[in-house]
Amino acid sequence: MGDLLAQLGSVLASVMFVWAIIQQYFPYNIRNFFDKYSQRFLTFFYPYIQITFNEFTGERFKRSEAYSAIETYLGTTSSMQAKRFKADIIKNNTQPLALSMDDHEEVADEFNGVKVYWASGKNILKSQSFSFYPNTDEKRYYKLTFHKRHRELIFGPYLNHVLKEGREIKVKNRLRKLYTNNGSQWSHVVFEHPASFQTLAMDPVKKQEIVDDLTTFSNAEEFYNRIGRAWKRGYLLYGPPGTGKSTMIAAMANFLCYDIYDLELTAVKDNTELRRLLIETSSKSIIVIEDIDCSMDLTGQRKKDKEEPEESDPAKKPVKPPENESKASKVTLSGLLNFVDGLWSACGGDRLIVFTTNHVEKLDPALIRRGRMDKHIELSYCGFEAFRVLARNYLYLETHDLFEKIRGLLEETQMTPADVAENLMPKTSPADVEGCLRSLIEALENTKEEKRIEEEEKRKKESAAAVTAAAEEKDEIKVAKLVENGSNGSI
Ligand SMILES: Nc1ncnc2c1ncn2[C@@H]1O[C@H](COP(=O)(O)OP(=O)(O)OP(=O)(O)O)[C@@H](O)[C@H]1O
Repeated sequence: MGDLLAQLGSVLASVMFVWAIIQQYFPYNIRNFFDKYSQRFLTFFYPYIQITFNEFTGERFKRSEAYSAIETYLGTTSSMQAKRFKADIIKNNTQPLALSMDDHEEVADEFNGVKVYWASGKNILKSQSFSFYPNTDEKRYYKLTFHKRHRELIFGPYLNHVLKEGREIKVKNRLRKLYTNNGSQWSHVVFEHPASFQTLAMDPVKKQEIVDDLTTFSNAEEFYNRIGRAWKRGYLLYGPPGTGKSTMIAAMANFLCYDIYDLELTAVKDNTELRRLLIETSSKSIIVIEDIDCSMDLTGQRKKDKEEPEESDPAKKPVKPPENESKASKVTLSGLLNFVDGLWSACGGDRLIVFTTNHVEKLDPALIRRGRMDKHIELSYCGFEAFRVLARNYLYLETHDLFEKIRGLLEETQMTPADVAENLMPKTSPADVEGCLRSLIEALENTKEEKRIEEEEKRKKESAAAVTAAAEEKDEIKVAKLVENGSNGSI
């Protein structure tokens, strides 16, 4: 055995010596020729193609997006095959750990009946920089191997599928963030609102329509590319306070796994600052402007936009704002329109822009026209179906004898889901279901009574006004008669 090893060693040493001589003394052209034809010779007998995805490409410290997506994709695909994994905490509610294949593992994957092989590896390079400590650079990579007859399928649909799935899993696993702006700076906290479409109380048909719309939008990258439009969608949520506009935004973010950028428009100095904030938002996010009618004087602002005085006309020079107004937001309607659908709004990936308002009638039609705000959603007073969702959420209740009475009262009165929810909130443990329902009935009857009194007052006022008007009308008739008499020459 010892002899055999010694012989093998000397053969290897000879081969390396000959190779070193070739490297040293053979001209570059001959070496190149030799390399080229030896590769061709090998390819002839080796029908597989290999693609390497390095962890770092180009800029040394920028991690390759493709590598990262493949890592995530293989984390799920390899979970049934690989024996060694790397794990990382992702602090996600649904899944606490993200797994990825450890170095030097190999797994198979199948796509449209075609088998491919993925291997993970790493090269260890001695660091070039001087250091007192032994230093090494690790360069990780994934290698994909497949038969050359599947070249088209793998280069096109398969790799697209891997990257898309990888990115989607990554988005689902990440901690979502809630951003808000302090002037032109975004700061964020972890977004942990538990709202979902399941817990959102509203008409089920309308709700399903919104869920379908969001699903279609989030999968429509190719469609938006094909029709040449930026991949974004505007939602206008309107309705009285307490009908669930903010809750719906939270449900949307949880459903799509998007971040939320809650834009405080009044803290934005001007249009330039608004544009900067927009550029800094990431893809897969919802940009929200709540109570848009309170954030800026849209009608007044618009007038100002149109009537901007000519600088050359000294008489029309803008008056310097008073000291206390100089810090007020100078965002204009045209700035906001640019924000929604100007050139800058198309930078980055998919985004939802959501405006909420309690007074839709106050908004400038230009701001909410279709194309800008693609979907107008009215969140309204609590109907019976919405009540059933709340009863399920708050009291685990599917049906009850008192439901019919509540249905009748909800049809006759206007109560917001927030108020209904408040009455259904259990005050004891275990919950006194009937007590909660009766408390709701009482609140509904009170609201009904208040409404009746209010309407009666209104009716009384209207009839008093009609009497006064009639009296005035009588005078007018008298005056008209006098005038008529005058024209006839009697005065
Ligand atoms: N449709 C709903 N479904 C479930 N809960 C709701 C709904 N509407 C309101 N609520 C409850 O009422 C509270 C207030 O609702 P929310 O803040 O979403 O209303 P809003 O319409 O945004 O009000 P505002 O216009 O005052 O901002 C929420 O915390 C939620 O618990």
